[in-house]
Amino acid sequence: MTMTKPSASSSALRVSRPASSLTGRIAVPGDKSISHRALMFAALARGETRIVGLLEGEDVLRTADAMRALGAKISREDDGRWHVHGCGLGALREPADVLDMGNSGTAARLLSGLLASHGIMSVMTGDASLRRRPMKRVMDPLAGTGATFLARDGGRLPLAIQGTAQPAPLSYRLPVASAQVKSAVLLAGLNAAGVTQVEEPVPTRDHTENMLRHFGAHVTVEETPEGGRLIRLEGQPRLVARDVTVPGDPSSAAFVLVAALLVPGSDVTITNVGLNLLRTGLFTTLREMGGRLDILDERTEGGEPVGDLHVRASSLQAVDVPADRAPSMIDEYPVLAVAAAHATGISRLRGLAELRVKESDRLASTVALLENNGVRTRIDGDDLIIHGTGGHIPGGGLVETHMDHRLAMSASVLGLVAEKPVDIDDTAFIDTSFPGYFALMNSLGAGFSA
Ligand SMILES: O=C(O)C1=C[C@@H](OP(=O)(O)O)[C@@H](O)[C@H](O)C1
Ligand SMILES: C=C(OP(=O)(O)O)C(=O)O
Repeated sequence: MTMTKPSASSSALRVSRPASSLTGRIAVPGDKSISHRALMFAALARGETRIVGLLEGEDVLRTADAMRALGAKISREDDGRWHVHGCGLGALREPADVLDMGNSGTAARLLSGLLASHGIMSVMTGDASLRRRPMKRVMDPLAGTGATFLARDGGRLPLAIQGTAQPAPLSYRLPVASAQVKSAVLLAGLNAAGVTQVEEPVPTRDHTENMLRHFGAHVTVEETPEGGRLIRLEGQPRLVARDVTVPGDPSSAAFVLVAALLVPGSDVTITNVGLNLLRTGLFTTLREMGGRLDILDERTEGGEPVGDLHVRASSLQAVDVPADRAPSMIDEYPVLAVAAAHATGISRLRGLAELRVKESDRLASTVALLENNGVRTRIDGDDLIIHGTGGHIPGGGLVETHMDHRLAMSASVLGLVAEKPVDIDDTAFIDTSFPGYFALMNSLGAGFSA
């Protein structure tokens, strides 16, 4: 089938059904969460860290720029390896200019913890999407270090931080399940004398804990009686340069995976995907829906579990996803919603309040994505209810992506299986997390014209 772009804008795209099934073996880019952390921790360590498989998406490149502005020496070799010469904990230099974190909540939140706990003055900003997102969730706990914050509009970027060279160690119970807030508090604890403690009511991704240990910090994790976790970090560790291998990002694999489940006849293997149990809620959910998804050659690489995902086209049934699964698949809901729209029956995805504060209000934008393409969808409290079409998504609508990469990729998957072409207003933000997305999908047979 033909695919044409709907407007003069180079990042708008019209997507139709592909001529054939999706087949082949591919690898997705490196994990975004692990990539941000690798650059930050390497910048705090003494010596040279080499990073293999770093995600070269816009979000992570912003973190690299910020760590350079704070004194680390960071370079990329022609073979794709990154080298970081750290400046040492407590030795970050005052940045000469505003730090622009682009579209990245992770970069802005994690960096706040470092900026608050060093005796430097800094100002952080971001793009229009990031400037709408809440920063009070990190400012409130971090104020306990003795740092001062001045932000716009009740806690939005731009944000000025006067950090302290002698931060007090924090003890904090997370009011929301957020790995970003947990990490901001732990990172502030690195330069504090004494033990920093964070309690999370529901476990969230633990890449900070794992990687801090890898760089030499002493971190302990205890299960709480309520099913949460208590994390303790001993302050002022000797962080030493350690090589890092970044696994493929399960949150990026999600788009390939759902496309392969839905496009008839597909058979795709995605190699070297990160399988940290706090990231794999989508895989569990798709299997519950009847998705044919096998994990092959499970192994450990760079301290994280990885494996190859083998996925074959499947006919999916509706699902009821419990709220406590949300942290393990928080970025995957828009594309899960596309799978639920294609499935048979009514799905309920529970406990999604956090989606309102992502790159877009993902509850509202996911409803619009489906409704504009003929799929009955509604919000009930913090739950998303999707009336599956039994494989007959009408399509024919325009999707507004609101500077949100995950919305753009979810819309592209919808277009591959809808009856009429789907128009996407702007696909440019896909580069924040998944550079090369269209080329990779086209190598499987997707036929995108981008
Ligand atoms: O810590 C991280 O690397 C991330 C945590 C999540 O955000 P929250 O912690 O705000 O839920 C997730 O949405 C984001 O893409 C990456
Ligand atoms: C929410 C996301 O990222 P961030 O918070 O880092 O902008 C995401 O990648 O879906």
